[in-house]
Amino acid sequence: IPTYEECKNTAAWLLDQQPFRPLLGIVCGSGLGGLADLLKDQKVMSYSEIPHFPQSTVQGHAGKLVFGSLKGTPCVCMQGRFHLYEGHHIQKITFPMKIFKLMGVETVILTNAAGGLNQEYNVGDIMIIKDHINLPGFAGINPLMGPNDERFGLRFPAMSDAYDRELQQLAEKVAIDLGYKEFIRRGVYCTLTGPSFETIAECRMLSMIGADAVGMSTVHEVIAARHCGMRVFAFSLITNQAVMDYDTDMKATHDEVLQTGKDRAHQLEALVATMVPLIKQSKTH
Ligand SMILES: O=P(O)(O)O[C@H]1O[C@H](CO)[C@@H](O)[C@H]1O
Ligand SMILES: Nc1nc2[nH]cnc2c(=O)[nH]1
Repeated sequence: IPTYEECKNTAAWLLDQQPFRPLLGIVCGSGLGGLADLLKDQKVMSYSEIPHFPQSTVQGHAGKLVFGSLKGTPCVCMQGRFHLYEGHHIQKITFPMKIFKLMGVETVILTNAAGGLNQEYNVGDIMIIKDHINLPGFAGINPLMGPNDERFGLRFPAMSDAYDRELQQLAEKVAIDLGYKEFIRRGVYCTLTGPSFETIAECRMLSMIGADAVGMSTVHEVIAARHCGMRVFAFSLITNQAVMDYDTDMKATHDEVLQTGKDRAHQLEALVATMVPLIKQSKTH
């Protein structure tokens, strides 16, 4: 478990290596690493060279931290995130959020690939996350378990306002302006630990409890980001349809997940590139 001092060291080391003082952090979901290409004047670092940083082990997650400028906003982008099923400690999964905070990041945009549970959703839809269900949290898996470090945040942070409503509205407006009305959605994301995909009965249950999409990430990062006071915006790319019926041969595969990411890369990049300059930061740059 990284200590506060280790977090400080990593943040200081990163600021030392490159000229950017990022105000915005981006996390790329499976197959969505192309978002990093939006950054100009890039300075790229491999996770393996960054002190205390975990390594990426999943296909579609390059394992690089990219600094750069997006239409004038200094950004840091994680090309590759960490998942519980890789065997990382939950506080290693959220470690980069603390590093973002200590480097001065104010707003985080998280993306993921997810299975669509809502029957009205199609593969390729972009779902603005309005809320989440931390299902592993019901069984005692929460990134804030253990001693609380007040330097990051409160012992008991609220999560009813986890997903910034202004940013949700902004994203929806931008999406409509870009002509994405047919495939932009707003819904609830549920995380499971994975790595096995859901059974049919599990998908039916998740749909009944109010989830619109299911994945294996994001929620723990969001909890940590909110704990230390960063604004959060997140969206899911619906990369596959969750299987809800017994009379079909359909099944989830990581290949389909990556392929849908490729097919929608252009629209996702346009959405983020258009949104970012419209996000107000409290600091000037
Ligand atoms: O959530 P991201 O990192 O986008 O990845 C999603 O895609 C992978 C499964 O195909 C899982 O890792 C799931 O969490
Ligand atoms: N748990 C889960 N994660 C995903 N990531 C992409 N698609 C899926 C899915 O159907 N289920």
